[in-house]
Amino acid sequence: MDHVANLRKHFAEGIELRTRMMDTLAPEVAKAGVALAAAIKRGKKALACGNGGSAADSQHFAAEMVGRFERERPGMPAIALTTDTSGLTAIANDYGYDYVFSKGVEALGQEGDVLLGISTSGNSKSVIEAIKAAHAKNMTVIALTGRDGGQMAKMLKPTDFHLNVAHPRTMRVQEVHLLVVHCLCEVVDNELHFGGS
Ligand SMILES: O=C(CO)[C@@H](O)[C@H](O)[C@H](O)[C@H](O)COP(=O)(O)O
Ligand SMILES: [Zn+2]
Repeated sequence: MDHVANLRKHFAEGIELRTRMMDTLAPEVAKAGVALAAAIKRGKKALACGNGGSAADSQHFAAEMVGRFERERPGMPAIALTTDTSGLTAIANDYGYDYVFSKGVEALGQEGDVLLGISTSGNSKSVIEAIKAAHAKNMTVIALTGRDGGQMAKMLKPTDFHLNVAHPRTMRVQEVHLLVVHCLCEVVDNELHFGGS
């Protein structure tokens, strides 16, 4: 197999997707980032969840919020609901895997907080239950989805934010999700004026 020719197709597909998403997604990410920053300014926090690669994205987001992104600044309150193996295994064992994140939202979420729910299919039950729990707490949801947005697209409120990467391949969607996570951090830093324009 010609690996290089094959891999060049991945690069090209990624470039095509980013170029295609730039016009449609950047304005929506900007709006979601402004809302996230406004919540932080009001003393609220962000919770994040997702499965597999999206669990990694949730942790990446929380790490950059709590630690820092590109600039020195105070830490921002954000928690990835994907990291506590004792809690996750107990909830999965006692209630079922679908509730691993919703129990965390019920326990930690407060009115006005933001839930970043990440799923490339938009159909992961655990993320869907987390969104239901967030709505029950009057939290704002930022849904990061792929393909056609799946079930998550249908359950969002007008006050939520749907950031959809319309592509059929999970890995391509994930690659843009990470870009979106970084863009959200960038908007938060700029909105809170940590040395930005
Ligand atoms: O990273 C990958 C594939 O690139 C996988 O780990 C992937 O995240 C897992 O299959 C997830 O369970 C997929 O869930 P979702 O994105 O549809 O919610
Ligand atoms: Zn992956």
